[in-house]
Amino acid sequence: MGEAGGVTLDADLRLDRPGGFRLDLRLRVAPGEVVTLLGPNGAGKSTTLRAIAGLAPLTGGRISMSSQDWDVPPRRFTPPRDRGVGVVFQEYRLFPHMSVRENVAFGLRARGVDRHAARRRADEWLDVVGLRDHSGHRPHRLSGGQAQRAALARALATTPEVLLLDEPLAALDVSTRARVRAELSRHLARFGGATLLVSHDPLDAMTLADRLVIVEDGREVQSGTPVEVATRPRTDYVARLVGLNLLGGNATGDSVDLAGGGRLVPADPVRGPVWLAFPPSAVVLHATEPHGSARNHWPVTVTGIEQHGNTVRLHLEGRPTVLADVTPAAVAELRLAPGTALWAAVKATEIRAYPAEPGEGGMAGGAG
Ligand SMILES: Nc1ncnc2c1ncn2[C@@H]1O[C@H](COP(=O)(O)OP(=O)(O)OP(=O)(O)O)[C@@H](O)[C@H]1O
Repeated sequence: MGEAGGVTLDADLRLDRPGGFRLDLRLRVAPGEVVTLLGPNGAGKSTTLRAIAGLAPLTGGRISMSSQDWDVPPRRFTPPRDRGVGVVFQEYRLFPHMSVRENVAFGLRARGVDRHAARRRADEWLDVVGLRDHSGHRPHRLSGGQAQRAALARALATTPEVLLLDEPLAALDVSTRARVRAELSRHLARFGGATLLVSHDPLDAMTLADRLVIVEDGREVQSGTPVEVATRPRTDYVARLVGLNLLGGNATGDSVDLAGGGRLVPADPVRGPVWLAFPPSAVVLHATEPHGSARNHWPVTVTGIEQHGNTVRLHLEGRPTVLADVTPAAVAELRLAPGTALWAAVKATEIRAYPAEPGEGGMAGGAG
């Protein structure tokens, strides 16, 4: 189900909004690839999704799916219902007066699938997302995580070539978010089409994306794998936003053996393959080996120093290699320079740990 392989989304998006905003963005998303658009408020992320869905016509450029043109102004415009696009909107926008099953069947019915077949397909998708028991319920009876799954099932039921997700986890509370993120990641891995996801949460972006495209003021400022972008930020916004140490490893007992070497202990109990994430600001530096309660400390060497606004970002090589944000005062106090040997420490409570899917080890090693 949901296989749509072989089709690449190729978009050269030019869109002028009244009021002066201009989108000018080139995007290619391969089948099976998850691209996350990351950017500040007003950067043009939602406009990008709306343009691809056919909800905001381009003023220039082109949107093509393989050989088929969807939008080539002023020559051609394919209306939304004729594009192979599934959309999961922010807040999910489930129809409140319909049952969960009717919601999932809606896109199929709109495309002319008969009632019986649409219900059957909807039920199959509700099985996939684990909501079969809720198929007769109205959406208001669903939890946030369940509503997210229903919206995903609704989008995938039409077998789209392109899946668009606008802040798919933003409506969830922190405790549900990690679980739903892992579920979503699993569903996206199975989806054979092109996925374009919008987020301004670095953790969602880093963990769900194969590739990040950072957008500021309607333009791409940087793109690359999450690790590439995190380790080599090219703007202050990117540095602040995606500045996240992300380390893959395997949990045994209460500690995690990191794929790139070294060992860390998160506060949360974990088992098996995991990701550990913590911001560079959580890394504390010591001139000599710290004693006391800090379980996570290890020797590092400064290999890079970059000023970003009021903070200084350090590249610290060790086991693990991490990024640390410190104040200019700390740089002076510790006499930091490339080659300086130090001790890095991170509190267990600063480390977010969450299960990794088997085979995700490609990103392991994190900031390196
Ligand atoms: N219908 C519209 N008409 C005119 N201008 C619009 C319209 N929709 C959005 N804009 C403008 O286009 C720009 C990009 O908005 P967009 O919603 O795409 O940004 P975004 O990156 O999704 O931001 P956010 O993270 O806040 O959702 C903004 O300056 C916005 O004010």
